[in-house]
Amino acid sequence: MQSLSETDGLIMFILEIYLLFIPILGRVIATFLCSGEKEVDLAVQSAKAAFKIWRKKSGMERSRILLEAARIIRERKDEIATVETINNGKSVFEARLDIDTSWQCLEYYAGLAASMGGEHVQLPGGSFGYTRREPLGVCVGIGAWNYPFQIASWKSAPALACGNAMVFKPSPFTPVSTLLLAEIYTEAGVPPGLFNVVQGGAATGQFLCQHRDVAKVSFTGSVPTGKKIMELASKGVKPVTLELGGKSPLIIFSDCDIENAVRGAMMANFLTQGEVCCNGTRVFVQREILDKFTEEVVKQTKKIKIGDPLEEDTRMGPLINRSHLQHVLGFIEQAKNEGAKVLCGGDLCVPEDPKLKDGYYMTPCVLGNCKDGMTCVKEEIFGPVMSILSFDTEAEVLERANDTNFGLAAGVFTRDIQRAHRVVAELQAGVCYINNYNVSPVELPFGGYKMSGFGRENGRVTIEYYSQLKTICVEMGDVESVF
Ligand SMILES: NC(=O)c1ccc[n+]([C@@H]2O[C@H](COP(=O)([O-])OP(=O)(O)OC[C@H]3O[C@@H](n4cnc5c(N)ncnc54)[C@H](O)[C@@H]3O)[C@@H](O)[C@H]2O)c1
Ligand SMILES: O=CCc1c[nH]cn1
Repeated sequence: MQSLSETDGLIMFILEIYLLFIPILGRVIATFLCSGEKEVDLAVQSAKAAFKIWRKKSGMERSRILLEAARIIRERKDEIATVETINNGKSVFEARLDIDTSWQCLEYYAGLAASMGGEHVQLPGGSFGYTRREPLGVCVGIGAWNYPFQIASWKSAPALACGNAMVFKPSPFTPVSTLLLAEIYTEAGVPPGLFNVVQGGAATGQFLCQHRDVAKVSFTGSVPTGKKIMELASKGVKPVTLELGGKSPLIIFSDCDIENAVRGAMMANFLTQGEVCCNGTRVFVQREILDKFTEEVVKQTKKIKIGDPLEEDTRMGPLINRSHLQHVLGFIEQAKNEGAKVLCGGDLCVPEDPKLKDGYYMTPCVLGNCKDGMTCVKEEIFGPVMSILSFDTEAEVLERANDTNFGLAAGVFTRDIQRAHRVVAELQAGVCYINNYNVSPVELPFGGYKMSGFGRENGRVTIEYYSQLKTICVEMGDVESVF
């Protein structure tokens, strides 16, 4: 909850006060002031000063500092994961996995930092040209609340490896853990101000996007906000990376290993309380195995332990806040009204522990009898709600899977290797999984097609999104003027 609307859109100096609720207890644990235009400018100016030092360092020097930051994250993993759990509500078990992919991302880009280079091209008469890969300057990162530390790491690691500075704004719902990342970069030896954190909501984000000294904006969040960011950035002709929402299909063919497919569907729907952009929430199951698959998925979903996410064996904590919980429950009501059948869950949950009574808990839900036109099948719910649909043929399911404006991810379960590759080649999605779901190795690019965004995070290609190419043309002879 917050004191002013996230979408108020005031373009003027304002100071909002946010109340920081923790999802586990549904209680305020802190208040903080948002960065206004002045604070945003201070952050950008200090990043700009740090950039002047950082850009001069060699790739090896930058690499060493990123490796040291990765080492500190590893060393402080349990502490950071605990903060993330308090921040977001996800189970501490999962939060530790997020922290792992965070330090792995820093290590990965540390490994690439020293090998970024251009090419040398021979031209007639002994002349030649060469290219230099140069940083962009001060980059802005704006994050969503579902993976706060990981999103900040996935953006800052390639940005810093390429020689940029970054000013990062986390979601006002999860402002805390990103501060630990800033502390760690400083301890590892980056110049002061190279990675700055500003706090706030829509207004703070807007100040960042329209600041004249900002060279690039990398955004993770919803489609409506992504459109606004693109519009703001276009005024300054700033490049943007947009990592937006999804409504991804997961296709289960009858020849699959059914136990693996069930595990895959659980991974595709219930991590982080279902608040995951790439979730495979439209689960298409071939009719021959529909009953068997559904029965097993329902059985496994009922077993998920909900409760205090700081306990080791909890696998589902509270949703991010009360209004989001109501929003998700609203989708389930609407699904029932539209003819879907609740096969399990979908209710408010009050854990036995009395201290959790005001937290934002619900039981994970499986919806059966879903049809393509239903709201629960068309819209991103961003909660623990799986919709099961049946299909008969490969051609039919491909048509239906692609019939969406989103295109973030997709999955296929089958033992037929030719079918698997044929199907993923036709799926309109930036990330496709064969016989697994929701694994995100940092070596592989991550990002969407269609309205799920553009640009990529992770993988070698992301270097191109945080750098620019300079061409130098060298004449070895005399100038041949046409005049
Ligand atoms: N593709 C991905 O990698 C990815 C990852 C995580 C989440 N998401 C998506 O994020 C959404 C959930 O996150 P959310 O509710 O935090 O999204 P959101 O769009 O409401 O907010 C995201 C961030 O943008 C800021 N913001 C809001 N309005 C702004 C404006 N006008 N100008 C600048 N900044 C502004 C917010 O304060 C927040 O930091 C879901 O749609 C989810 O799919 C995508
Ligand atoms: O929520 C979507 C997946 C993800 C995790 N970290 C960044 N994106």
